[in-house]
Formats: sequence, structure tokens, C-alpha cells
Amino acid sequence: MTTPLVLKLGGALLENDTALEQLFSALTEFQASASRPLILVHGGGCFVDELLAKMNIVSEKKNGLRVTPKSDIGYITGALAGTANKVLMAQGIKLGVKVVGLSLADGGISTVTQSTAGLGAVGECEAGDPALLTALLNGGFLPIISSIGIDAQGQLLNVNADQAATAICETLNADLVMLSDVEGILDAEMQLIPEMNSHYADELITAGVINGGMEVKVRAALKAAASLNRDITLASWKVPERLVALLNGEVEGTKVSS
Ligand SMILES: Nc1ncnc2c1ncn2[C@@H]1O[C@H](COP(=O)(O)OP(=O)(O)O)[C@@H](O)[C@H]1O
Ligand SMILES: CC(=O)N[C@@H](CCC(=O)OP(=O)(O)O)C(=O)O
Repeated sequence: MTTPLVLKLGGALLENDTALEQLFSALTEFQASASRPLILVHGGGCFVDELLAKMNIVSEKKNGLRVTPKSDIGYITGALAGTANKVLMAQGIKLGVKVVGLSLADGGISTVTQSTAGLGAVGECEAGDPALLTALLNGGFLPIISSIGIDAQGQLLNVNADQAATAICETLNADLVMLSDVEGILDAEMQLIPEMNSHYADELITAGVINGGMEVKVRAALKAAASLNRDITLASWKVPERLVALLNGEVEGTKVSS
């Protein structure tokens, strides 16, 4: 099999039907021309925020990760493995793509354990068994994977979707492109940083220039870059006419290397 490509989708993209339609049409164009196995891993923090707000639940993040009381994990599972996953499947189905909706727990594609950082039902994930994904890719299916995991004790866990994408990338020894609301990592003057490595990232995190969700994303990208010995791309979904070129490896956004 040629090297698969894992594409992580996050941010407001999931709530933007026009942008999703443009993205899926770029994906079908890419698949037709590149004939390369493609896997989507998605977030949906925006759906979680909305649902919890409707339930009058105040949600807090620590260092970019959502504190997840056990009493909230059912709602969060519904928003991520339910709404977000099915919204993405719907876009694929409209274009005749053979989509399969999964979570990190399906077929052991990732091993998830509860975080010890005192965040409640939050999971940390590692590479798992590639068998299910390989079978689906060989069958011409497009796996769409949410970041809900289940640990060995059967607990549902909320995993950050950038970390989930990293684990799936490691499961398949794949390339990784992460699409977000920003064009890449920005410096203190809000200018795009084209290349990032671990030393520079540590410096910018210490200085507070990289924070919140981007800190989690950069650390996840650095981990994948080191374990797979390949560059990871962080880019924006907001320039649809550039998406096919981006998926074909043309330089966009920030390139993260170990
Ligand atoms: N140095 C930085 N460069 C770019 N974005 C940053 C930076 N530091 C913090 N951020 C924030 O991180 C966000 C991206 O992280 P996040 O919202 O978790 O993305 P996603 O939901 O796509 O995974 C940006 O929208 C921005 O608000
Ligand atoms: C533990 C943790 O922070 N989980 C995230 C999972 C969703 C996510 O990562 O969504 P985006 O990629 O759209 O930000 C959350 O609850 O928001």
C-alpha cells in the first residue's frame, strides 16, 4: 500500500456546511488523482461547547484540554462520536464516497488510557492495531474517526483530536496534515511561521506565544514527527482552492519537524 494520508479536521470547519462541501469535493478530487489511502480524524470541540452550554454546564480547559467530569462524558460522546462524526459522513455520502464512521475504540485502532493529569474522563492515546483500517482502506472505504476512546476498564474517555490523529498516523505509519482555523503557527506579530522544530516550539510555548489548543496541536505534531521521522503539516481549511495542492504535498502553513 502507498503511504496513507491522515487528515485531521478541527475547529469551526465542522459547523460550516459550505466549507465542508468544498473540502469533500477536494478530497474526492485528491483520491481520484492520487489514488492514495485517506483517513479522516476529526474534532468537534465547537459541538461540545454548544451542547454543554445548552445543558447549562460550564466547561473549562486546562492547557488546551477539556476538563471532563464523568457526568459530562455521555454528552461529549454524543457531540463527537455522534453529531460531528455523522455530519462529516453526510458530506461524504452526498458525493457518493463509501464512508465508515469510527471512534478510537473500534477494532483497537488506538490504545487509550485515562490521563493522570486530574482532568477527569480524559484519555491519552497510543498507536493500536492497524488491521481494521487496513481492511477498510483495501475495500475502498473512507474511515472517519472521532476522538472518543474506551479504556481497558470500559470507561468512555474524551481524547483531544490532534492527539487522536497522531495515534492513528502512528498506527498506519502515515503522513499527517492537520487542518484548523488558522493558517499555521503564528509568531508574536501574528505572522505565519513556515517551519517549526522542538527547540523553537519550547521557546514559543515558554514565552506564551503558542498556547491553548495550539500548544496541544504542536506537541502532538512534534511527537508524530519524531516517532515517524517525517514532517507534519499544519494548515488552514479556509482556502478551498489550495486544498488539493496541499494534500498533494505542496508547501502550505507550518511544517513541523522533530
Ligand atoms: N501561536 C499560535 N499560532 C496560531 N494559533 C494559536 C497560537 N497560540 C494559540 N493559538 C490558538 O490555537 C487555536 C488552534 O487550536 P484549536 O482551537 O485547538 O484548533 P482545532 O480546534 O482546529 O484543533 C487557534 O485558533 C488560536 O486561537
Ligand atoms: C480532551 C479534549 O480536550 N477533547 C476535545 C475533543 C474535541 C477536539 O479536540 O476538537 P477540536 O479538534 O475541534 O478542537 C474537546 O473536548 O474539545
